[in-house]
Amino acid sequence: MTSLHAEVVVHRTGSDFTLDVTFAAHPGEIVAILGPNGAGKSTLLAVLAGHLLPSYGVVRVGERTLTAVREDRVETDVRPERRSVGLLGQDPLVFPHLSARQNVAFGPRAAGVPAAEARRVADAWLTAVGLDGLSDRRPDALSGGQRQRVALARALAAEPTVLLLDEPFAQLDVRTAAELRDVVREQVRRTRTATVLVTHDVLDAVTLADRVVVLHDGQVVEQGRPLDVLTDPLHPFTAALAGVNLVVGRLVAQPDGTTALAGPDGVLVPCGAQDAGGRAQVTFPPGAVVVGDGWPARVIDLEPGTTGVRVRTSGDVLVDLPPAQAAALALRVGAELRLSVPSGQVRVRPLP
Ligand SMILES: Nc1ncnc2c1ncn2[C@@H]1O[C@H](COP(=O)(O)OP(=O)(O)OP(=O)(O)O)[C@@H](O)[C@H]1O
Repeated sequence: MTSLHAEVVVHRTGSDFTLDVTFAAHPGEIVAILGPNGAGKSTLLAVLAGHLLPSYGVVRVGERTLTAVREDRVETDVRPERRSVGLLGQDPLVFPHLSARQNVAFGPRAAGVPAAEARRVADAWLTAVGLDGLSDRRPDALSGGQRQRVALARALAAEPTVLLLDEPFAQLDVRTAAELRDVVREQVRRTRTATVLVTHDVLDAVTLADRVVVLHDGQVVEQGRPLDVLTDPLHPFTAALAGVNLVVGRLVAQPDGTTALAGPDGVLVPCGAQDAGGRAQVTFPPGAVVVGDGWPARVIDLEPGTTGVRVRTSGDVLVDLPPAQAAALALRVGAELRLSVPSGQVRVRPLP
């Protein structure tokens, strides 16, 4: 029941990438690290797991320092296998020649637990992850989802103080992924393990994470509760992930005395009583956009939406329309529309 605290800078030689991150995960907390390709997610996990030495920084678990590099001097660098950090990746890391039980018993055995007791512990873990009765099977006689359960049981049976999950559900079908998310949530809560989950999948963030940390170009660009971050995203990556429109522009006075945000390609979004003159960003849901009056826009592409048709328009504004309305408008790529958003649906954030 210990917290993870990391404050690391990594300069990647051979590329001009720098990771500069401070973050923590508390006992029983699942922190999701989100970010586009190349944001630095794997680099961060590698540092936490002890596979990569940062250029500068500290990784601590409770009172124990796992990594400390200060002024180019390596003060502490605990070997990966001595960190008490468990790792579960996309590919289940299981020994092919050992049974499920032997795989899970491996950690306890390595820690000196007598064989009979380790077998008992392994069976209990296999039951906990839903593999009751399959203890004697070898990995090649298990499905991908079952192997991933064995890998999870194996990671947790070693009683790590920190669990690192690197896209652990990416290769599983939707149903198995959902089941395994439940297993992970339950076990992490029960064991109070501080957990870091690297993912591309917004579903992971929504269903599992207590907190999300969004990385972009090696920096934390926003963090908070999934609900808050996804409803009111600060960064274009998060907005895209949440399926919310985010437009950056200038605040301009309107003839009726209100203020609007003038974005790219003529996008004009009402901002109520803001002062004109500065820059701001606005967010609004695609379903809030009204077709009729408003700024002129062109249809860039059309795709199926969750409840109808999703239209991408010039200015990078997404519009969700019910099927009947899309049909009535005879929408096609290149069509000209006029769009508006009711001011009550817009969140405005002044920018410096
Ligand atoms: N061994 C390496 N040497 C030099 N640069 C590297 C090395 N590994 C990664 N990088 C660079 O570091 C940056 C961050 O990469 P990283 O793999 O951490 O990103 P990521 O967020 O995990 O991306 P993805 O979602 O694609 O896995 C990238 O610019 C990448 O090119």
